[in-house]
Amino acid sequence: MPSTTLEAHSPLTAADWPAIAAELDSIGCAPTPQLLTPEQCRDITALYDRPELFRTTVDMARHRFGSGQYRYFTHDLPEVVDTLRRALWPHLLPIARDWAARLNRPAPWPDDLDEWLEQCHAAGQARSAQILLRYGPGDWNAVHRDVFGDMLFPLQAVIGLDAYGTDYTGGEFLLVEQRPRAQSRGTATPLPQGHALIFTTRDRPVRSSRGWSTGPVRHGVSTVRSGRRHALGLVFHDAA
Ligand SMILES: O=C(O)CCC(=O)C(=O)O
Ligand SMILES: [Fe+2]
Repeated sequence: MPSTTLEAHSPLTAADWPAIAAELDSIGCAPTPQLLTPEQCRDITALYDRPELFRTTVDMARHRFGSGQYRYFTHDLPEVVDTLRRALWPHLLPIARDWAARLNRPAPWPDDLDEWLEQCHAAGQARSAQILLRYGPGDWNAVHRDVFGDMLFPLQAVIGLDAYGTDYTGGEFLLVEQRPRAQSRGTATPLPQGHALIFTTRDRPVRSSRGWSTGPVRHGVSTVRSGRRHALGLVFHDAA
């Protein structure tokens, strides 16, 4: 797929990042413009059936993570996956740094993604955390956080690979945000095919009477009612 680099790159460069950052601030997740054609989405879905590309397969029911299956890619990522991840990094980095400043936290992330990943590896988080997920009717993903240790990048992306309402029904992406001394807030988002949805990995800054406090966030997927749903999950730290 030699043209993927350009196609994946330019919509991200042209995206309205201040608007995405504002939506992350108000809701905790925000979609990018379309990055992949339906055909490219199908090509990525087809990777699922090439076991040599993956280090581990997780049966979600067995671990009580929900129902369905996902596979962790090896570090030798397919070009399109690697390209998307690298293309997102420089756009997510300023948002992460801004959040860290608001929360008075360190912002240990260098400009160079490889340098950051080397730091993760040195700290014992050395395994690929990039996943391809497959859900069938009745499958779902329990609300969780993709935190694998102290090395954490606070934003991640999921790319919808099927058409909501056509290829599958149900299966909305879920965000649940705990509020201080109040009940949690839920947000359901159908993933648009070929778009990335950017969301908060662990917590995000929320305005409080004393300035900024942290809003703990979890994500998951509601029950798929019919059809098959695939998604590509991109995380910016590695797993333990
Ligand atoms: O299938 C989804 O939309 C969410 C998958 C997920 O948990 C992730 O990408 O981290
Ligand atoms: Fe996740």
